[in-house]
Amino acid sequence: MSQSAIGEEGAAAPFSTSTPDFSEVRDWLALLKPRVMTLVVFTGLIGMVVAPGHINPLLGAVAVLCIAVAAGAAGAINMWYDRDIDAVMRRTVNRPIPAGRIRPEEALSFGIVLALGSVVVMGLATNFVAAGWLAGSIGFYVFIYTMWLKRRTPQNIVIGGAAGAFPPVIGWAAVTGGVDVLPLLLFAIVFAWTPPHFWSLSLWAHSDYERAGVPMLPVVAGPRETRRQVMLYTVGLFPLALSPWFLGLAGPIYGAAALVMGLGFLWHATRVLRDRQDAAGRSLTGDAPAKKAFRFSLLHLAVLFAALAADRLILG
Ligand code: HEM
Ligand SMILES: CC(C)=CCC/C(C)=C/CC/C(C)=C/COP(=O)(O)OP(=O)(O)O
Repeated sequence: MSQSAIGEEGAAAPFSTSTPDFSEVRDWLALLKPRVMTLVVFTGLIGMVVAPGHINPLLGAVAVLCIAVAAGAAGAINMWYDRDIDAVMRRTVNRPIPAGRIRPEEALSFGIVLALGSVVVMGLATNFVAAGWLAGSIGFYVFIYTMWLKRRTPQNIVIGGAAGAFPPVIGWAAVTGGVDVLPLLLFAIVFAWTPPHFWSLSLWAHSDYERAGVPMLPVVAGPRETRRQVMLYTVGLFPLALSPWFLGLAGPIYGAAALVMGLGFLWHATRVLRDRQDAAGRSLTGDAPAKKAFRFSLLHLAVLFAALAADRLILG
């Protein structure tokens, strides 16, 4: 899909030059994809909490802020690049760029300044290993996922999803200046979690992607195959999520959470697989099980990471 589909014609909308009011501030904040960012930042924070060693609380807070700003910056650059497809998807048409409330080049500059600022501040506040990982995750989301894979292959989120899996590694590195087995396992867990998280959503959002010409799995391989893939990744995620406990890197609170939430996710994936469908695999229930699985995916990851921190904070 060509970037010229909306290009600069967003400028037709009345851009204000007066003092920013609250709705303008809201638009700039919306560029940062703040809702998605919450869980990304939470996993980064927990990466810091469970890392051995000590970080000055103020510097720790700055590091978490840098992860938030970097994720937001990557989101703003993503919205700049994707402004043509965002303009044709119902879910995204009202975003500030396609709706004409922020000029594309302003969003791009905003994203670049925040991205550079977050990396430099992370380097100064913690160390250059954490700053390097942070720069890598911004680059991964912008260049590998957004600009390369998203419009080319249904495996876009499998590979591109790695961008969202870096924050626990970044948090850990901010404290220790290095990497270890636990943060790498946390990376792997978020990595394996992303396909069932997103493909559950894509089962009911596929008409948007179809209209925009984005080759998401349900568009290319159909809903039946997507349901199968949701199941496959959820099955793979189950032992992976338990592995920090098996390996003695996490305690019983985490082990219990991984067991219960893993079984819960498997139950939801089974419901998705067995949803009443027509011959093509399209849902006859309005994709209710897929919507529930998507919502559960958010709870699953949040509980897993909260349990990991609880183990460290309560049991030591
Ligand atoms: C390439 C990987 C991913 C893709 C394509 C993806 C896609 C999406 C989409 C399309 C939504 C719908 C809602 C929206 O537009 O805001 C969403 C929601 C969400 N995602 Fe993801 N996601 C990915 C990875 C992640 C990761 C790694 C996390 C966190 C660790 C995450 C956390 C969330 C959260 C918290 C929401 C709910 C936002 C809300 O309340 O509206 N996502 N995701
Ligand atoms: C620390 C750091 C830089 C993290 C960045 C990684 C990050 C925010 C990952 C989440 C991935 C995400 C929001 C995908 C949305 O896909 P999309 O862009 O295709 O969704 P859309 O259709 O809603 O635009």
